[in-house]
Amino acid sequence: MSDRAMVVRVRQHVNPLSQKFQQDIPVPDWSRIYEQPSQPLHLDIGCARGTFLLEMAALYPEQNFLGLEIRYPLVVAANERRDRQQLRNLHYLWGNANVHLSKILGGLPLHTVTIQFPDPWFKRRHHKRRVVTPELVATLAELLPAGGRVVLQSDVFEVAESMVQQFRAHGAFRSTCTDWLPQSPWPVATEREKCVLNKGLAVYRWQFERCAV
Ligand SMILES: C[S@@+](CC[C@H](N)C(=O)[O-])C[C@H]1O[C@@H](n2cnc3c(N)ncnc32)[C@H](O)[C@@H]1O
Repeated sequence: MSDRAMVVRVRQHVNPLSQKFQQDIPVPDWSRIYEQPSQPLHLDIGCARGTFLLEMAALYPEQNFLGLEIRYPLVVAANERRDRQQLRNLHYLWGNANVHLSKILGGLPLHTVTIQFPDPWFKRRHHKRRVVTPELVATLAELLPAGGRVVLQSDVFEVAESMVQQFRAHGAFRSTCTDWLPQSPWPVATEREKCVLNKGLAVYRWQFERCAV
């Protein structure tokens, strides 16, 4: 079946604070997932259908890629696409970035984290559902080694600014840029990014590096 025919219909947003997304999740045996588990890992938080990582994994076989997504049907469909392309350096996992990161990443050589076009949750009373929180930043500071990278992107200025402020507020991260990046650091655009760029809208991007302790 073609990828076009495999379009998976899912709810547009889910509430990451709801009880069902706090439960424990099974974490795979990474040595059975990745052909070379010791390769540096790029984690994409909120990968949706996973197209960005599918293309990145084919371009960079010397890295491993992990897409974390809270909407289960998208994860199943993304892993099916990965299997059809026979990529052994890519996996998609169902989980909540605000709950499961430490459990998922224990033992994996995390090097790069992308948080791209996260759900904006515009209403003030919903801001607490946004994926970037001080706790998420602190968890990433623990999991990333010195020199590890965090790339943030959003088309919503307020969301981009809030993400940048939270990473800036944590002493473990330093900006590698002094202004919004004019271009993506990646040769591949995300699904949302393509949509935004096609409409001629702006994208706000920033990059951080994990400092040495
Ligand atoms: C607007 S989409 C952007 C998808 C993709 N990064 C892109 O740029 O095209 C945000 C994604 O993050 C997922 N998401 C939201 N909160 C999450 C959480 N706490 N943990 C994991 N994924 C989450 C959503 O289900 C959604 O697929």
